[in-house]
Amino acid sequence: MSSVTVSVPAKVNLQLAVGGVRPDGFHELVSVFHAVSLYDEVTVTPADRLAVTCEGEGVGDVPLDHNNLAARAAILLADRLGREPNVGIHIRKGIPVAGGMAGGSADAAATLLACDTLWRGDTPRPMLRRLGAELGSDVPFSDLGGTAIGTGRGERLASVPTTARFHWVFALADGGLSTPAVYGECDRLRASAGEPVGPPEPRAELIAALRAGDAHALGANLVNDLQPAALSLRPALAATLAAGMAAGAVGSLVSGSGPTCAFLAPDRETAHLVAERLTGSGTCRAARVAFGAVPGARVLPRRVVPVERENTV
Ligand SMILES: C[C@@](CO)(OP(=O)(O)O)[C@H](O)COP(=O)(O)OP(=O)(O)OC[C@H]1O[C@@H](n2ccc(N)nc2=O)[C@H](O)[C@@H]1O
Ligand SMILES: Nc1ncnc2c1ncn2[C@@H]1O[C@H](COP(=O)(O)OP(=O)(O)O)[C@@H](O)[C@H]1O
Repeated sequence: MSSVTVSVPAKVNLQLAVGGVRPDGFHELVSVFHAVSLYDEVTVTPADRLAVTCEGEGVGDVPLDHNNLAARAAILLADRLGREPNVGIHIRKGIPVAGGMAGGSADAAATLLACDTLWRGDTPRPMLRRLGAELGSDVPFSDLGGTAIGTGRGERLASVPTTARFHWVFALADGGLSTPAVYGECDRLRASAGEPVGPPEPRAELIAALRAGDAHALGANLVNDLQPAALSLRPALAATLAAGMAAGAVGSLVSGSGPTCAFLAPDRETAHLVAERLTGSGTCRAARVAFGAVPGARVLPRRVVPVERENTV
């Protein structure tokens, strides 16, 4: 086999309920993950040694050494399979970098699947997800896709089957936000407010809206406990959220740890209108239209490169 390409989606958290800090330093979560149609593509090719290359927007902020989550995924799987991680990993970024849409986790999940296919590891998908959880809390969901409730630190997943298609607009910001810094700011804000922190609970109205395919009800129930922290670190996001709602969205929230802002539209046409108005508002770097839920990581069929016919007379 010469190379394997895996396509993997971004995520938005429709609900991110953040509980207290656990002894291991992670927060107890209820996260309603939703996979959306912004994709990274990861191609792995046999090579003399492990190397990472990357193309697309924001690649200047993606490490190309062992800190890249895709490289760490290849090393972890190779170790489990008792072999050397000798592959070239090429990442085509379509997921905003450090945007709260799990781009690095997506690349880790994609690399696990791509390398396992290339190396004929035949590792069952639930086992790949367990390996993924060793790399990051969001990695198992990038493999699973669809809509799912994540508990624990976000890595224990239960799918929420839905049939409706939801239309989204994502307002991209200049520069990223660090996930640990946003969790830290959340703790700081809670401590200074003296708020008691209860156990995180799924919002029943949100799950019912998802099952009913009701965009208006879903929009009214989007909630992210990290949003005050993201707004505290990046106050300009308040204007972005207001601009998207004024443009016709039926719900909005900061995506995960931010700074990407997510807007739910009632239909596809309105999504395009909201994106156009957001772009014109000057409150974001760019806007992208997407839909959800979409499946998780999947191997793409091999591209057939047309061979030029020789002129044999
Ligand atoms: C906030 C979320 C929401 O889905 O994602 P992003 O929006 O950043 O993509 C996740 O919780 C991020 O998941 P992920 O990016 O995989 O985080 P990890 O590598 O596991 O952890 C990075 C750091 O985030 C903090 N962290 C993460 C998960 C969690 N349940 N509690 C935490 O406190 C810790 O400081 C940890 O050291
Ligand atoms: N393959 C990767 N793609 C993007 N970022 C990566 C990757 N591997 C490691 N990183 C690091 O992870 C950080 C968080 O990036 P990303 O996963 O895109 O955002 P978020 O955690 O906000 O969803 C980046 O700033 C970068 O330093």
